[in-house]
Amino acid sequence: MDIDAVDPPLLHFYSYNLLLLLLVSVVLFLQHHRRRRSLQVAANGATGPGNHRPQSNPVLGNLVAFLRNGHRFLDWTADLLAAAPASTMQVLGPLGGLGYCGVDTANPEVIDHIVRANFPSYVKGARIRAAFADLLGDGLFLANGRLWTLQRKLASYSFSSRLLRRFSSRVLRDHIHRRLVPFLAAAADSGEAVDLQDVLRRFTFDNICSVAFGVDDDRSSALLDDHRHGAFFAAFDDAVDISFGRILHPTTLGWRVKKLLDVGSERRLRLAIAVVDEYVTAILQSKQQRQSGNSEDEPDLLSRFKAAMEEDEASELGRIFASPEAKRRFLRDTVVTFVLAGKDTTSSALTWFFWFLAANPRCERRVYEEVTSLALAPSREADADVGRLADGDVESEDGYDELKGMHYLHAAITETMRLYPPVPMVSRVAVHDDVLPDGTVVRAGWFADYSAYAMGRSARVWGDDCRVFRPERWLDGRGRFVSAEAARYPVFNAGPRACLGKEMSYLQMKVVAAAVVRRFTVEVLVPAGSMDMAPEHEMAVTLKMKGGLRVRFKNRARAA
Ligand code: HEM
Repeated sequence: MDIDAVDPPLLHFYSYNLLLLLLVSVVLFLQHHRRRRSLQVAANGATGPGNHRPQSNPVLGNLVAFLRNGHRFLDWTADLLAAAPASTMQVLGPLGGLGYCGVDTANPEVIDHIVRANFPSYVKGARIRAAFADLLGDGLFLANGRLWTLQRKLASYSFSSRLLRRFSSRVLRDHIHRRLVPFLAAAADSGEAVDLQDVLRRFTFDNICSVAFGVDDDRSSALLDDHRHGAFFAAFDDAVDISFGRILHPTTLGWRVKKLLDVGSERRLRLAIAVVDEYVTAILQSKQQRQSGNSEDEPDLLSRFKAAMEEDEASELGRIFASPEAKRRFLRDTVVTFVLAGKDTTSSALTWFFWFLAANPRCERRVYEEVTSLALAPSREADADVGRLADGDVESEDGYDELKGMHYLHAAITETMRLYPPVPMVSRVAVHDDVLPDGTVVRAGWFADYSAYAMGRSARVWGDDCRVFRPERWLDGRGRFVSAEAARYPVFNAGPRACLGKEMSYLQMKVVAAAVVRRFTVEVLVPAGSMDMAPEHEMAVTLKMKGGLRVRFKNRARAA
């Protein structure tokens, strides 16, 4: 194996845990041999057509195969699921049932069962919660049960607020015309290559910070200057990557010991979270001072959330986080959760989208024709006073009616995320024994993961051309976009825990794509001939392109 090709968290995984794990495995295997056999017999006893298992080692389960394929984990899982009779498989950790066991699926019926029909039986598991708890605390992402229900209600209410929708579209317009387009125009003029993934990641980070807590106002007051904002961006990235790296440890023991000793990645995580906390605390304080406790008229997400909480002071959530410190901590967790949700998701989709357009000139032409025929009239789009324009928009809630007619663009973005879902895998844990619709047995405490990545590559679901980028598959005879049921396209999750930012994301992705394609051609810089091969991705919370996407922009107006 080429060790240079292994991601740093996986290297970690090898060096610290493998030896320990092998020793412990053998001892425990012998000790628990009996129990393992009885568990297997029980699982097989309840069999239907399911209970498919990839080949596993009697002691180490699927661990060896995992180590061999860890660097291509998503593709490996997709291949295994394609070979499984019902696109669902049981995965055994070491010790055939005592280690980390569960099921993986790319079967729409099974996904629907886990995320919707049998929703209360599948929760966010202890392993993921432990890994991300230091960063996300009690925020919506990690919450289960009553705490999740209460937060979800407030968050749904905040996301649907008319004030927030108008604010987020105004911020978007502002960021595109004041920051993104001028930056790309300068890059086009100079002919310099840029890493488009990095540009988009910074753009969406700034955008979500503004939407989540109106950071622009604070930055202009020099309280939170660009330097501090940049440090926040870097620290947030570190904190997410290291928290994710924790999941790759076979037991939580490895990283817990390092945390206790405050060494290595755990020390870096502590320092990164301290930077995040300092920044968010400054935001909360400045908001508090400005609003004197009244967040009613502020349009950003945090203020909408606070207002909803204050309106409902006697509510359960208010009682749970009753003291000022508990409330401050909870609002901090909420901010961090929203930033995580919006930070790398849309930028991931857009990065892959621009790669697909460059690799498919016919699709790029169709997007260009659509956005130039339907785009905002240049006088409106180029209006320098973007704030006034959006505020004065009464005909449409988001001020972007034109986007609704962009069916091909919508299809191209949707098709991109079918093949490269920004959140490639979602994980749950079964709270009790269950039998999935295909007959696969799930034991209490097992993980139940679904792979949107494998689903997008499933010939059973998408036909023989499942690996081909073909936006037309989403269009009806009249060229209108037709959506798929959520369980067939679980890119935004489905059921009660479906993504709350879906609408906002499509708005952002379409506006950015239209603004760029309309003005520029994007040349992807790769060695000759390699556009036929899709770039590799990193193993991370979101599907990042490995090494970024180096491109050169050309201004269409100049080229004409
Ligand atoms: C292309 C962009 C996006 C995709 C593909 C996406 C996908 C997802 C997925 C798969 C989940 C479920 C995660 C899980 O349960 O483990 C989720 C949850 C969530 N998303 Fe998104 N997301 C996107 C953008 C956004 C944005 C911009 C926001 C808003 C800031 C957002 C807010 C949320 C929230 C609050 C949840 C948690 C819902 C809950 O647990 O009840 N998302 N998203």
